[in-house]
Amino acid sequence: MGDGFGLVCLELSCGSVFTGFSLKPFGGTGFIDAPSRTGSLRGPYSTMHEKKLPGVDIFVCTADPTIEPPIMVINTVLSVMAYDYPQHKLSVYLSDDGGSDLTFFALLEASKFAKHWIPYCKKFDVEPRSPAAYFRSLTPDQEDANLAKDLAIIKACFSHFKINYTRTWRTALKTLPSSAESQMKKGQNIKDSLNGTQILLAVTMTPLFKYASILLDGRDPKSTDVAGCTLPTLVYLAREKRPHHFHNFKAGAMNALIRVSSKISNGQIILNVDCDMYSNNSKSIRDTLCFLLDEEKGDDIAYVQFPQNFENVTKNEIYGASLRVINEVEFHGLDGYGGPLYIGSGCFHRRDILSGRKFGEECKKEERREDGNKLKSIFELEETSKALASCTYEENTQWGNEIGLKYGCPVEDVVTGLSIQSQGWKSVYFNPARKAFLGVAPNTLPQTLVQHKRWSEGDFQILLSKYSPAWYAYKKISLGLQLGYCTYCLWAPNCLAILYYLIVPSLYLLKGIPLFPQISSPWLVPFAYVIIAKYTYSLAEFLWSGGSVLGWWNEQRIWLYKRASAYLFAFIDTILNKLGFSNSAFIITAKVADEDVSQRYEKEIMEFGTSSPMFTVLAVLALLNLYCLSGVVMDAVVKKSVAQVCWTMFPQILLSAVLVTINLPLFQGLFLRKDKGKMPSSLAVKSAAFALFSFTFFTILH
Ligand SMILES: O=c1ccn([C@@H]2O[C@H](COP(=O)(O)OP(=O)(O)O[C@H]3O[C@H](CO)[C@@H](O)[C@H](O)[C@H]3O)[C@@H](O)[C@H]2O)c(=O)[nH]1
Ligand SMILES: [Mn+2]
Repeated sequence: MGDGFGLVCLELSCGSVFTGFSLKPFGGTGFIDAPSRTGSLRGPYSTMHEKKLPGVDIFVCTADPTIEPPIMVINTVLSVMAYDYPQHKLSVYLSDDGGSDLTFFALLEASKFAKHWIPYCKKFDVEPRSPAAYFRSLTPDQEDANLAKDLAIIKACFSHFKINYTRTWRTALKTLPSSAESQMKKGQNIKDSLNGTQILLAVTMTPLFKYASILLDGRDPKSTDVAGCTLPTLVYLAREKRPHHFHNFKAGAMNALIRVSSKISNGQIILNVDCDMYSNNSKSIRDTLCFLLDEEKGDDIAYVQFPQNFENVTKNEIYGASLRVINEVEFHGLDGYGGPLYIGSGCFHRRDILSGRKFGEECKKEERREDGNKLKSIFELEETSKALASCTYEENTQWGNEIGLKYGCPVEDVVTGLSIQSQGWKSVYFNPARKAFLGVAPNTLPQTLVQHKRWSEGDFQILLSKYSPAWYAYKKISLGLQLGYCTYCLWAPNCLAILYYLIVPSLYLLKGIPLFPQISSPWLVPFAYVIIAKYTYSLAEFLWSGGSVLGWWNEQRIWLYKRASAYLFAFIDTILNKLGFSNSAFIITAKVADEDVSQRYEKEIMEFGTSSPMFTVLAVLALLNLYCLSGVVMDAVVKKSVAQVCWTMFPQILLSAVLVTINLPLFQGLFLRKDKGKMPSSLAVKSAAFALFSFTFFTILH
């Protein structure tokens, strides 16, 4: 067994899927050096032509104040308000899908703090422009330098802002008598029973604010910062949600924002960031315009995507969260084939293309807000916005289909980008040396797996959908890009090959049946070639992208875990979804963690903590390999046949040994650790028993 040509071919093809070898090169060639493309373009749109610059609307999305703390959201908002760009051409919209009072009041306080913060950023040309990140980045000698006085003032303002937000609003909301709240909702007079802040709270909580509230109005000449310069427009939006109207998650929020902003500022360019992704580079808008306003090729470009970088990645990235190879290699490759995927946060779009302009159609001139809106009062605009963000507005319209972001897919971004590219539009990937955006990567194993389940499920759904890169995009985008999309869309079905390699070779090893060619067989050469080439290439790629050797090893573990659990569940859910048995959900990634969890993350100790079915699968598979390997080793030692077993079964022994070694953190979590981040004991017992049962069952069966 094992010497047949057919078997070798089958296992080689399975093996190349296992190693991710087959399609991977398509994501990594066609390298174009984007930074060199910007250089010559900067000139014409620098300070001389400020008047020609387009309006830019920035959408920040948040959905849950408990896992996306308002203070973090507000730091992101402030960072994008302080872009190095004419402030009157900048409008910032915060979409709050949680409809949270706390987020609203934090934004209200932020609108006051912005009056100090923006002039400070401009005066000292500071980076980054998220106040919290900036204060964190200061070194003692910077604090002593000549900005000491201003720094002291701005720090005081910031703590005042935080105190106002935490003490005043939080306390007021907490102590608001529940009767008052219900009276307030009914619009009854409650003033007698409340204190000063609570009255203000009640006044602000008119039913209207729940939908849309213009906190800073860029059209108003009196809306200035402390240095007397215009402030950007700042809008809070909580679209209406009702139980029987499906809200389409982030795609729904984005579409509401597109409509509302079209009536308020109607910026020609739209930037979207997630609430944790603050701007780390105040020049990003100008950089982007170098592509979009390029006289030769700019008209064909629909969007400019920046990489998603994270502030909290540790040295050896235990969860592979930095997306290092995707950011530094694969997306550059896709750029050479017509442009990268749209991956949500950190992407600049042309408004009209998002709103349905087809490739080849003339671009309509920007309708400036001054033309149509000058006479409209804030109240009128808020009323209009409320209607546009109501849950029934989209009924019987093309929103979510031909217009705006597409609905029905947990990765609304990728499917929307694919449909844009399939029309003929190009996109650009721009990865500047100073990172443009920094966010918060998941810092526990369950969070990482849940996020990847959503991504792989969404991508697989696209493959099976009307917009499949395999057929819909055929001949519409380049073959290289098509295959590039397919590498991501095939993540979920990839689990099948992985499961095969995790289960079958070790069970057969136990029974003494070789599945691969013996060491002496020439058929071993192609196997060895695939494995050695793939892993040498992967290590080189990882190191070249700035990673460490241990980081690469950790990446291999998380690669395996994602495939054996997240992708498996995504695969099953997608099939069930296709058969009409389940709906895909959008589980939001937590952006905060408890102190002890964060500490373990800093120390790169794997965090399990909860009992998840995904962990059961991982634990059973790991234990099964451990049982099989120890079974074989013990047997060989007893029978004194170690050399012979190694000779005939070397590839299987190697595979099993690697799997056991890579699972060491999991074994520690199961049996050795005592902290809160270990695997729950019940799960340890359950999986140990289940693995033992499978092991015994197989032994008896054969
Ligand atoms: O009903 C919802 C659900 C989510 N969000 C927001 O969407 C963003 C992304 O959610 P997150 O949980 O952080 O998901 P990630 O997987 O980290 O996000 C990546 O993947 C998503 C698609 O799965 C894209 O939408 C994101 O832009 C991209 O950063 C966050 O700002 C959320 O507040 C909403 O506004 N409404
Ligand atoms: Mn996120």
